[in-house]
Amino acid sequence: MNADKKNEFSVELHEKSSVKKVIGVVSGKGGVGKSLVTSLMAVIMQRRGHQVAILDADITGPSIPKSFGLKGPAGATEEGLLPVMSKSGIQIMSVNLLLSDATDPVVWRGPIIAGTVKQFWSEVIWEDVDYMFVDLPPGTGDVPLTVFQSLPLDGIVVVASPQELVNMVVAKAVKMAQKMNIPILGLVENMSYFKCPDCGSVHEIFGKSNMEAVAEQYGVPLLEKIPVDPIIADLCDKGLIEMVKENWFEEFAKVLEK
Ligand SMILES: Nc1ncnc2c1ncn2[C@@H]1O[C@H](COP(=O)(O)OP(=O)(O)OP(=O)(O)O)[C@@H](O)[C@H]1O
Repeated sequence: MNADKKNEFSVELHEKSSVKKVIGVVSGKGGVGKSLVTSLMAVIMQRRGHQVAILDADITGPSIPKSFGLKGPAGATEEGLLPVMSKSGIQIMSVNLLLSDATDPVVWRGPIIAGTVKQFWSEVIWEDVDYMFVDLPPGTGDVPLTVFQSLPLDGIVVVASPQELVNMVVAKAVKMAQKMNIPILGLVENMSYFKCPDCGSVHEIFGKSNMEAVAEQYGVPLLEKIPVDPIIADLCDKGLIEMVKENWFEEFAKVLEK
């Protein structure tokens, strides 16, 4: 861990792990596609030849294993937990890979949940990871705060949908990140529009986007606008997100590589 990112809450990475860059993915509320964005970013970095990992810090609503079609249990050695490998080789750790039944609810209190996220950092053996994406729970509660304080985040990406009060969501994320000295790498608008597969016309079904204006207001780039696409929903449902045809976040990938 970089010395400059350490603070009194920092937890050490497992001694056998190596993680070069850590990017958090946050949203103001649930269901806006934060896990989808996390998955798509991991997929593009993997396609570009990097070693990639996803730490699913959304302990009570984990959806990463499902979109990659992964089931537990994750392996373990005496030294630590082993992430589960996706079909294309992305290392993934999620509470759903540790439960004996993925439909079991996680009925834990905040400190236990926050402790689990820390363990995913310190007790999982992450092998030679170039880019780790952390799927945070929505909002600015206990667990996002733990991740912000305990993990050496290089930056965060904020995901919102057009029907949200985007300005407020982004303002909260920007202020939280500023308090913690973590750069905001950019904004993503998910469910931005629907493109008719027959005639190609574009419909902003959740209302007109003001994401460009918000991005400009806060001086952060708008990384991508992702449409509502039944194919995306289907791929997530079937655990085949790695088969997504489009190279979403390719331009962002190039920026990250620099
Ligand atoms: N652009 C999209 N087109 C079609 N379906 C989408 C799109 N984005 C997300 N979905 C679907 O919406 C559901 C919620 O997405 P996702 O799990 O990524 O949201 P989330 O913000 O991570 O939610 P939570 O934080 O509550 O877990 C999923 O079933 C996903 O497949």
